[in-house]
Amino acid sequence: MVVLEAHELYRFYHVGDDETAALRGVSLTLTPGEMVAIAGPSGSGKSTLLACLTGLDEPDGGYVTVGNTRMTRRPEAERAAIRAENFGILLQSANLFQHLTVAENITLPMLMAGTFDSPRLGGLLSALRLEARARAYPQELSGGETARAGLAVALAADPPVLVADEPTAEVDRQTEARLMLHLEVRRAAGKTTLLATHSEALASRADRVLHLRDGRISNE
Ligand SMILES: Nc1ncnc2c1ncn2[C@@H]1O[C@H](COP(=O)(O)OP(=O)(O)OP(=O)(O)O)[C@@H](O)[C@H]1O
Repeated sequence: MVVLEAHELYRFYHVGDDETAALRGVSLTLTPGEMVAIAGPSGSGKSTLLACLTGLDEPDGGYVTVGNTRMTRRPEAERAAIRAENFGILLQSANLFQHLTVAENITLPMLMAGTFDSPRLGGLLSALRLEARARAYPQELSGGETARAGLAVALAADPPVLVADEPTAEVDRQTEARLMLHLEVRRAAGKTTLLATHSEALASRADRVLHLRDGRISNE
């Protein structure tokens, strides 16, 4: 069974006369319970790939399917619905609503998925050391707290697929260890996780590491 498939993704950016080929024929498949890391130097296309996989960006060629549903080349509203049902997403741009508190931000994806669960909210706040900041607004958080709150939001609805770009870039080792525990629980429950990461510790826990270089996967 395949939860997420990318087939020959291409993405070009144009600035003036310059063309950057950010993705040049990337294909991958993810199965339930898999944890996959994407590694690659800065500019190799990791963020572009994650945005295309989650339907936040449209590839110029190729397509993405989520379960049996094609994500690519659909109106944004349809992509948003597929996204809400299937993905927890933490990209480099923060995923927090500024007018909601930390606890409210975490609650929102659960409400949207119809799975509000108060003990789960408490568990996420505690696992990510945010209990004392539950009533704070995003602009009152430090960089590390913002990163941890973003992770809690991405994990909130216990999504079939978690997609995270550098989830531990701004967290300390203790929080990284707690996140890994969460990821192990997800794996045991058959949930899929895709992470772009520079963390050796995190990549070493993955079932597979895909190496991205100049918009191509070099080992798959
Ligand atoms: N909006 C954009 N307009 C023009 N070029 C872009 C745009 N976004 C990304 N690029 C270019 O596309 C290439 C891939 O960028 P991308 O952000 O996907 O790489 P990355 O591997 O995520 O890098 P990093 O690790 O630094 O975040 C880079 O050469 C980048 O400069």
